Amino acid sequence: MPATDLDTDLTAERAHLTVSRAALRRMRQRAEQLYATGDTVAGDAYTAEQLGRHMARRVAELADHPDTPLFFGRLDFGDHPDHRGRAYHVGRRHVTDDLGEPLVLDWRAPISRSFYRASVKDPQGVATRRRFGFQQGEITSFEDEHLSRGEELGTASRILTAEIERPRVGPMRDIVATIQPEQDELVRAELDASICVQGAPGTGKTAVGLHRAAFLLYLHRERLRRSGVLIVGPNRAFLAYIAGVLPALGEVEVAQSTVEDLVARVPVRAVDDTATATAKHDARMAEVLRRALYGRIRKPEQPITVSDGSYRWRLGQEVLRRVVDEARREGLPYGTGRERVRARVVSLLQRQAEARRAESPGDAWLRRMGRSRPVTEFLDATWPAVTPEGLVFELLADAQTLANAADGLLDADEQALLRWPRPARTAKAARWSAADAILIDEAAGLIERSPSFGHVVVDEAQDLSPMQCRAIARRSEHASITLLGDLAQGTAPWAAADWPTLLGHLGKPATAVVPLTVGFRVPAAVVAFANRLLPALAVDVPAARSLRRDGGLEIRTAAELPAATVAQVRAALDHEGSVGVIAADARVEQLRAALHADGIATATVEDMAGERVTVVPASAVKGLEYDQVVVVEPAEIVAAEPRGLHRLYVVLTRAVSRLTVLHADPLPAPLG
Ligand SMILES: Nc1ncnc2c1ncn2[C@@H]1O[C@H](COP(=O)(O)OP(=O)(O)OP(=O)(O)O)[C@@H](O)[C@H]1O
Repeated sequence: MPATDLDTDLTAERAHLTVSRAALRRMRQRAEQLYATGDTVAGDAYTAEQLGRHMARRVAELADHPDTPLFFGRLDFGDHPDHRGRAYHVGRRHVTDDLGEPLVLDWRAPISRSFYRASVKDPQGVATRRRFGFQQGEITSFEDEHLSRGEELGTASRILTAEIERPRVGPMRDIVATIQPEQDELVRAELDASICVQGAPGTGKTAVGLHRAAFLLYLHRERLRRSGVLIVGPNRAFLAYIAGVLPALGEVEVAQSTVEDLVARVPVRAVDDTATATAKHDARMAEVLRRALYGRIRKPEQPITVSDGSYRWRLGQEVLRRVVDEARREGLPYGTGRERVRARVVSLLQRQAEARRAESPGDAWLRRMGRSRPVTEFLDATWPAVTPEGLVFELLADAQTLANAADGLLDADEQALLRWPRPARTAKAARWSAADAILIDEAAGLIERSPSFGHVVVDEAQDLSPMQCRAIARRSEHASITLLGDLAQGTAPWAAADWPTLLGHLGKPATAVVPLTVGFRVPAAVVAFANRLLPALAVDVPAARSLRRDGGLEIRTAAELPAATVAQVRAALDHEGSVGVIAADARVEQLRAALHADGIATATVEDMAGERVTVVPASAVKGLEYDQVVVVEPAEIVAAEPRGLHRLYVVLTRAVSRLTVLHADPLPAPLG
């Protein structure tokens, strides 16, 4: 295109951006006015509240972020049955002019799909795809692909490359402008489709999960608002890191939680050793708990007699046995089963009363009989009420209860691991561990059914234990799930060896496993270095290729690690972007102190705002990334935990542009 045309086009596009921004402002003003007058137009308090919530969300959705472009692409349709000759700008949300004509289409709208998927082979009616380059929210360039003339850039796009190589600052950003076709296919999968994504580090798994949540909320807003969307992440630092992505996409109502917070019914005040924790996280514990619970049910041993003040009613032992047996056979949650028995007993009493009086007793009578002492005593004897905490407490505190429930499932050594050496006197006084909290959640799920979300996204899923999977399964019983992970990054003692087993525990055994193999984070040289560890990790994962040819790797020996770290960080600060210093947990304080002594301020993973340098314990670095990474003493990271090599693999794959490895001890064998 001649330069003058280019200039004219750029001017026209900038004008379109100005017009679109002004239109968005007016949309927001209208929403704010509606929000302000909502109380007066709503008929009642409930409607006013609903309307208020809706409008508040709408106002939040319409916020313009001056640094993020309102649109990032444009589609010019050629020969298309519905859009022949039309052009659309594609952006983060719909913007319409005062007549309702679209100025910008939401990236999730059906037509926008072609922006991500059209190719020379399958142009989908698109003649030209345009991508915009931005700086501080202003258009600085654009790049056209004339698909109708056989031009296609794919991953050679200059704008895509610039976006991928842009220095990272602070929390994670959205990738709407540059979602790749293989990612888009996952993002736009149907709501009822569960998917499991196996992807090497930096292939965009987290990005895909978050964009999928935003996509599903757009397409199924009402349905999902009622049931909710849940994102499960490995720790709070990770959740803080991703917290801004969905709001930037206009989605402000998504629950984000760790598994620990999801099951936090009791305060966690104790730590199990690895062997005990592993035993508690084992899938067999579900059956042990089920047996312990249902083992409390007793056969009725005597008849019951209930008086209503005028008459005495009697139910024989045989009848009662049948009632209990039938309720058991129905397979209801335990608590519901108990209430079912109560209801059956009352209805038998009611039938006797009807036969004698030739009229049906009223509701008050039925309630009184249901709560009467003989009925309650009968229930307590045959189907006793139990709390989740009470059930787990008895199992861990009482050797006989455990032996009965675990018979044939856990051997004596395993039972010994589970038993508390010095049990508390009551469940209330118990000092629960994180693994106990999972058992309590399992017990709660056996007693009452938990409500299901509409869709659940689980990140770093390779680290879920069977019992954690079950906790998620209970919350996604009527939902589809998006499972994201990498078997090579499994660091938990119970980390998955394959996906089908994990999917079985999640109650979605038929879910397809889809690989992502193009890496957007880690430079090729760093990937090649980290991949030397793969053969030692004993997992079968497809190899990934990095899109990044830039970046670098440096391996240095240093006798004085703190001083060498300070020097490396100083050098890194001469470049743009964030700096992450990653070391074994036990070394973190020493490095932080050395940096502070040299006048370098540092952030923590929980609070990334402000400082460019973060010192990160290896145990907390999963899912995070930094432009420049300094890894200190790999051998120490490996030695710190049983799956230390997997941890090192995670640590080495956090760098966006440069990785420096500092070591005094020899490097772990596969790297040496
Ligand atoms: N299509 C894309 N365009 C631009 N950047 C992308 C794209 N896909 C991923 N990225 C970027 O690559 C980086 C890695 O993405 P992400 O964290 O989602 O990967 P991951 O597979 O979850 O990695 P890990 O396994 O290490 O947790 C992020 O900075 C993300 O924004």
